[in-house]
Order: sequence, then structure tokens, then C-alpha cells
Amino acid sequence: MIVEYIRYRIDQQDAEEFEAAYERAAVPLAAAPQCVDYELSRCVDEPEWYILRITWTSAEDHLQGFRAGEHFGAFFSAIKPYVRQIEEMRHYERTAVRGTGSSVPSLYDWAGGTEAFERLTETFYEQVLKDDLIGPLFAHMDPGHPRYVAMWLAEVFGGPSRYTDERGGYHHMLVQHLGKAITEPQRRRWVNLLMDAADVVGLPADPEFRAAFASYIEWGTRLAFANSQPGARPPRQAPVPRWGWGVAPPYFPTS
Ligand code: HEM
Repeated sequence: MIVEYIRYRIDQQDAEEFEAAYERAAVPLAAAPQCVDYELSRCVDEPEWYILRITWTSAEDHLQGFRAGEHFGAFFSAIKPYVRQIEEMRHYERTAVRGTGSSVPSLYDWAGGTEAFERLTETFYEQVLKDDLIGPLFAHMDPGHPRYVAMWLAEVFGGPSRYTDERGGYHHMLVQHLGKAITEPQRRRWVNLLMDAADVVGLPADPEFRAAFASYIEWGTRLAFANSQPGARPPRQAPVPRWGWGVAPPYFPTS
């Protein structure tokens, strides 16, 4: 991905029409498969300055794909009157320095932190061991297993990176599943028992948290299933995934 920044200097009296022109240009831009996202911002301190940020799938996709593609004509005709007002138009490569702030609580904090995940996995594995379908898979599990899985989940949901630092991270987790030939009914039972345990230990039951939680569990169990099949060749090294709220951020009642 590549980020294009276009800085405009627009006379105050033209600002309204400029923004309206970009609203029109945004329609073909949004339809272009080379465009990841875009945002037009106006400077507060010096309102004649605007910056348009467009993330493209690549510089080549922008310059060859978009510009030669079916959406460019409509895009360009909307913004053509302002081309002479461009002060800078460049592609920038993202660096490793990026992240999110703390304005939105992590799923880890929302759930109640390490203690909540430990309660969850304690209860979950008590039921797993009694279960006819998946109990036998865990018959020889390490007594620390519930705590290790709690560490994994805590890290995935935005908590401390203890599974990576103390337990070997993704690679260690992966090898535990290799060759286990998990069946779909076993995967589904694992999910069902975990969801039951979430209710029993009182993990937050709001729709937003549960949707994000269930989404990771669905994804993770399907990966565990796939990686456990005979002949599976998953990547041996990768970071522990970090799961966020997705499209439904936490709901804070206003009154
Ligand atoms: C989101 C889904 C899953 C997560 C996050 C997860 C997590 C983990 C982790 C972190 C370990 C290694 C613990 C350690 O550090 O020692 C592990 C091991 C294991 N997992 Fe999973 N797992 C998932 C799905 C499944 C499923 C669906 C099954 C089978 C139905 C399964 C069966 C096992 C088994 C049998 C082990 C080895 C246990 C032992 O003998 O110690 N896992 N899992």
C-alpha cells in the first residue's frame, strides 16, 4: 500500500465549492478498486490549506490502473478547476511507526483484564475435560494449559504480550495444533463450550463485545482446524494476531 498526499491552497471564498467538488469526485474514487481509503482534511489554523490523503493499493496501481481506468475521467473532471492550487502531490511509503491510541478501550480491558480471561479458561477447560467429543484431545494437557490459553487470548485482545514473551508466541501455539486432525464437530464443540463459559463467568454480554469476541473465536478455531489437518503447511512464524472491535465500536450510553 502507498499513501498519496495532495496539499491544496484554496482561497476562502472557493472553499465551499472545492469541498462540494471533492464530494462529487469521491464517488468515482470510492468505486475504484485501486483505492483503499481517502480523506480530505481542512487546516484549522490556516483554513486555506487542505490535505487530501488517498491510500492506494500501490503507486503503480494508482498511476497506471486508476489513471487509465474507467473512474478517472469522472474523478478528474470534478477536481480539474483546482489542479493549479496543488502545492504538493507525492506518494509516501508507510513506515513501521504506526498504531492506535487509547481513546477506545481494548477488548482486553473491556473484558476485565487478565483475571477475566483466566476465569474464562479455567471454567472452559473444566467442561472440555468432561466432554466426550473433545475431552480426549486434552487428556494429557499440561496443567498450566488454561492459564497459557488465557495469556494467548489476553494478548490477542490487546493485553500484555506475555504469550509472545514467556511462551514462544505464535510458533509455539501453532505446533500444538499441528497433526491433531481436529474435526469440524470438535471445532464447533470447542466454540460452543467457550461461549457457554463466557456466560458462566460473566464476560461482558453487550452486543459489541460479544460480536468481536465471537469473531476472533470463529476465525481462530477455523485456523486451528485447518492447521491441524494432515499435510497442512501453515506459516511457521507470524506475530500473535491483535483483534479489535471491528465495525461496531464499544457503545457508551450518553445519559
Ligand atoms: C481460537 C481458537 C484457539 C485458540 C486461541 C487456541 C489456543 C491454544 C494455545 C495457546 C495452545 C498452546 C498452549 C501452550 O502454550 O501450551 C493450544 C494448544 C492446544 N489446542 Fe488450541 N486453540 C484454539 C482452538 C483449538 C481447537 C478448536 C482445538 C480442538 C478442538 C484445540 C486443541 C488444542 C490442543 C489439543 C492443544 C494441546 C493441549 C496440550 O496437550 O497441552 N485448540 N491451543
